[in-house]
Amino acid sequence: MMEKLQKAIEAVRPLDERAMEETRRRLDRLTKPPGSLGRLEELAVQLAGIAGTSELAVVRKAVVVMAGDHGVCEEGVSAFPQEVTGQMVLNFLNGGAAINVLAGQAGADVVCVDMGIKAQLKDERLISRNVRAGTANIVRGPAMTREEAVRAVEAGIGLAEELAAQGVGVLATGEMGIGNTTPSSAMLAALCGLEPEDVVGRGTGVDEAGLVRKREAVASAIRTNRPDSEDPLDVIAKVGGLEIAGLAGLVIGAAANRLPVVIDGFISTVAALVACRLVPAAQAYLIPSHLSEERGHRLALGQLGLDPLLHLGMRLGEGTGAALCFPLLDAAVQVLNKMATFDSAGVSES
Ligand SMILES: Cc1cc2ncn([C@H]3O[C@H](COP(=O)(O)O)[C@@H](O)[C@H]3O)c2cc1C
Ligand SMILES: O=C(O)c1cccnc1
Repeated sequence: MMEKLQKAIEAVRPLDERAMEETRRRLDRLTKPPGSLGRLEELAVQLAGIAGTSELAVVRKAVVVMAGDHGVCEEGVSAFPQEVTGQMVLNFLNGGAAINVLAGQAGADVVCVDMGIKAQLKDERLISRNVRAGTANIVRGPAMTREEAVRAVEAGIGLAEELAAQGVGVLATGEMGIGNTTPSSAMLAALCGLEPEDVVGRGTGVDEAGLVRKREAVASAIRTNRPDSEDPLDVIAKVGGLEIAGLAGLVIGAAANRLPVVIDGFISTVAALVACRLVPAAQAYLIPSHLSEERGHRLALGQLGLDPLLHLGMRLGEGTGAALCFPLLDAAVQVLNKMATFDSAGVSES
């Protein structure tokens, strides 16, 4: 056990400094004041560092939407019933969800993965990596065993590997799991030693009483399970979720295969955080997308040193904020490839 995870951890390399320096030099020769394209220039540099070359191309994109169910739903922590998880997975497969529309706008594929939903969906379009039919209630005990946590993380690593082998050049994280803002908050609190008040938000839109129940659920999940903040797999197993574990694996797998990975909202960012606790070098492969309205997202991003590209007041998940950033990556690549230089255009330099 853990061989796949260990191998992936060892495969994550730092970014290529030479490719990044060459890209900075090229950007400064283009017909614009140095640095004037801001974050777009930083993106071009990061993409070059990841690709290991300043010769960048527009690449195939995929949003990986991982789904799982959560035993903690029985504590009344979501505004929606648990069966919505499986119902939304069907909606993804049929192309009717927000992520289908936004990924479509960006020309990206939506890859839907069952990491551990309760409903038994027989559909060949759904990738089944079901580790167990939902987590146990974290208020009462561990979400899953350590073995199950490792299996879920390794499934994510395997998927990143497969997508890379299929020629996908950039991944985005997405998730679906009614109740999953609660384990995400518990993981963030456990990993960073934060108070429930700072990390618990309204998720799908719980009322004041729901917010109180969520804080209490997070506090008692940590009290009951005592996750070890120094052991990311222990945090996943005790207070995590199957789709969150899968996404942590996807992030590690992306970095191990030198693919950039665009990180969506709160849940995805917590998955990225736990991935970077396992492999700090994976941080350089992350592209933050947007700042979610979910309380705690800003804190989670701060823990990773990430500054989100977009502020759209969104709080959906599914990978929607990440998909919206795909055109920005293409734009960064095309600036580098298509703009004239001061020399070629005969423009005077400062
Ligand atoms: C129809 C619907 C579509 C969604 N798509 C993403 N989420 C989002 O809401 C859930 C997390 O919020 P909470 O912890 O409050 O349950 C996750 O499934 C997340 O992806 C949705 C939620 C609903 C109801
Ligand atoms: O930030 C997110 O990803 C999010 C916020 C609320 C509900 N679901 C997801």
